Amino acid sequence: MTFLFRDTSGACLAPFGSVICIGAFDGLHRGHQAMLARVRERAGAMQLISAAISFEPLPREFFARGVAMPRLSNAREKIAGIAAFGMQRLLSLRFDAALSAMSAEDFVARVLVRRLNAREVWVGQGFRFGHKRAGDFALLQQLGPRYGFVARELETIQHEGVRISSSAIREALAASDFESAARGLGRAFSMGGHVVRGQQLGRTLGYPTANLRLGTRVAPVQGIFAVHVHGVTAESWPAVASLGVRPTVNGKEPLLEAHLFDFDGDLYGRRISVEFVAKLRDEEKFDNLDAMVEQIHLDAAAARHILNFPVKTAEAGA
Ligand SMILES: Cc1cc2nc3c(=O)[nH]c(=O)nc-3n(C[C@H](O)[C@H](O)[C@H](O)COP(=O)(O)O)c2cc1C
Ligand SMILES: Nc1ncnc2c1ncn2[C@@H]1O[C@H](COP(=O)(O)OP(=O)(O)OP(=O)(O)O)[C@@H](O)[C@H]1O
Repeated sequence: MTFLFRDTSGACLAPFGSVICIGAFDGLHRGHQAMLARVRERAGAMQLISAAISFEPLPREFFARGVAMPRLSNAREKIAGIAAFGMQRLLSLRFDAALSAMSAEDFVARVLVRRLNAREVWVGQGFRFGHKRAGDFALLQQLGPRYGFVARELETIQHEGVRISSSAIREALAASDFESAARGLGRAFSMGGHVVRGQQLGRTLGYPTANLRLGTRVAPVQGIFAVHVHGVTAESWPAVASLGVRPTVNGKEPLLEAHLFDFDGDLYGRRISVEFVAKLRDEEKFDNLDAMVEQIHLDAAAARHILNFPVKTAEAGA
């Protein structure tokens, strides 16, 4: 059971002491997973509370001041993921002007010590925190004895000699390198949500789609893709998907739309997740719907080929 809190001040959340990790945790990649597993293991062995401290918005989003920054997971997915790793406390701090102005020493005293009664604090190599990123592992080591905690550094989790990080995974996705992203994440990159009603134009074009709203979230990928859709049946379902604003039909809001091959059913309201397999092309503004549908035929054929899901012929069906 995870208890979620948002504030730096308030009652102590672990009166008998805690083992803590700190970070942005965007995407919960293999480095994050190793960190959470270590904290859970140490807390279990020491009979203390396991806790993660994270931030919403992500610090990089706050500092971007309104410029949209892509992220791997939305807040809901991140929180659910950290909870699934068995953290007993999750301090998802509001990253605002006040928090960004808090000195590293204050962060230690107020959050790690007063709020969470830290006994062990885990960070990765090179981790920085506090105003102007002035706090580091050395500072934690220096302050630990005063406050009764031990600073611990996690070994760096790498793939082929390269440190796994959220930024590297976002870059891999921007370059449509889904294999490299999946190696870092420890699973395929996917985006989930509830299926909402679209303009119902797709079915008249011959390509009905299950639509997911992205809300304020900025996706780390854009364009037309071969995908697998999860959450429809026990097996994943092959599909062709578009993630963009649909300039041809004067769309504004970004949508993730998936056309499931040979599927006939109602998906409204259902929670699905779309696993990206390969990028086919960038989104385009077509002069008319016929031109777009012609291109979608080609997209569908390309996706079927990539996903090894050929069109069923009359003979095969007979
Ligand atoms: C495989 C695929 C490719 C698409 N490519 C484009 C595109 O390049 N440009 C565009 O404006 N819309 C594109 N769309 C989005 C369509 O405009 C959208 O599906 C259509 O307007 C139906 O919308 P509806 O689901 O709201 O009815 C694509 C959709 C699919 C399924
Ligand atoms: N590959 C890794 N090996 C070990 N520890 C890691 C690794 N990646 C992140 N960590 C640690 O996990 C915690 C959370 O990581 P955080 O999300 O802040 O960094 P990140 O994944 O490197 O992201 P970014 O690329 O945005 O800096 C931090 O303490 C960080 O140092």
